[in-house]
Amino acid sequence: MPANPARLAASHLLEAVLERGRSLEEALDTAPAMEARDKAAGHRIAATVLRRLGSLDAALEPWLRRQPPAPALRALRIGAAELLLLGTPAHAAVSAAVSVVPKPLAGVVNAVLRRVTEAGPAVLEGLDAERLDTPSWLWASWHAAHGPAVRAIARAHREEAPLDLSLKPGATPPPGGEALPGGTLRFPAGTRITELPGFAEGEFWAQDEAAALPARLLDAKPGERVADLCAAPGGKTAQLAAAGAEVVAVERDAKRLLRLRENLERLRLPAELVQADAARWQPEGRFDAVLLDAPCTATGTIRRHPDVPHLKRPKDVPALAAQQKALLDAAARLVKPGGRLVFSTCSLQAEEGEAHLRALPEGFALDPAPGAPEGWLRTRPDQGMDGFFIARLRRKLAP
Ligand SMILES: C[S@@+](CC[C@H](N)C(=O)[O-])C[C@H]1O[C@@H](n2cnc3c(N)ncnc32)[C@H](O)[C@@H]1O
Repeated sequence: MPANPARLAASHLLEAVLERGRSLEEALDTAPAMEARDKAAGHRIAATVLRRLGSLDAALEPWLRRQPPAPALRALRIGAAELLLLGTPAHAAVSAAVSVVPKPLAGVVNAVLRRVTEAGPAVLEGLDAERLDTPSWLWASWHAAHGPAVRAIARAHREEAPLDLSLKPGATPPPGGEALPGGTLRFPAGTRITELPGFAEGEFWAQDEAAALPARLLDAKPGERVADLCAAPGGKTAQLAAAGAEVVAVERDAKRLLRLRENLERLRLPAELVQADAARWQPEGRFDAVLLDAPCTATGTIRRHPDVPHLKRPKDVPALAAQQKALLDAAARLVKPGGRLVFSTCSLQAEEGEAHLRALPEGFALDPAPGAPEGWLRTRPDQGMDGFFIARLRRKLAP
């Protein structure tokens, strides 16, 4: 039987993430050529396996005497996800999973998946899915930072996030979306942005409700000179440019800068683009306002990127927190006296968020604003949006 292309794609994606430590996005970009429909189906299966890996492994465990070879384990996880979570008819799920393993492994995959079929989704009942599907170091860190909400956070990670849009001022909203209070327009998970009317005309861009908050808190005014540091792919640059500010967007990575350029071209929004390390960038003159959306572990975006828990390691947190502090101090040097600085990370880790409040750049203070009465904000996925930490600071006027 020829290998089923969607399951082959799923297996390729799982191998890339779990065995080679590559991101799902990168693995999708470099996947072997195949029909778009098969690639999309493979992506959906792989994403389900990554979201529910601990639960699926616990469900398979009673029928495995020892750890099977890697290709068989991938096929078993794919088959179990389809049988227990995705509602694929049993015959199709088992035969498709068997089709992607080398012949000598077909017997074990077939036998185990038949057992899983007999047991059915009931095998998942009674498992502590939230804990099983969350690496223990992340669970402990979220428990320390967010208390009992850790369970609701883990539960939120089971579902794919909706598609949130930010609209250009005056744009006609595409039909069918739910308008959220801040102006975000929400569509169900799985909605393809490119198929919504107005996409090609540059009327809107994808941006999670929480990701829209940092630029809103910066509150850029028409004609203000604003720097957007760590800018690609450019959701926040677009907001600042749409507000009428004169934006300089700084991004270190050439490929990502190109994506930022393409996004702004589609949106027909102006900004000066600079390829530079924001920690060393030395422009002429200071800015009315600076936005720093710093690189981070991205543990606030797991609903959108289910590979994140499998790729990040505890040591990444302090390394990124130190980078963020260096970038924050560099960003602070660019702000005029009396000017604003907004710092954000899409992380649930306190070290990448609340801990930075203990060492604000010299000469800066928290600057309360509508929507952030204490001068900073924390959002979490169990509130229906990505997990962000955002602080709004103001440079004191010289005495
Ligand atoms: C969280 S993403 C930014 C998302 C972006 N602000 C948006 O709203 O679309 C972080 C970005 O920072 C870039 N980056 C990381 N370190 C940097 C540095 N030292 N200088 C400039 N850009 C950097 C990364 O390449 C990445 O594109």
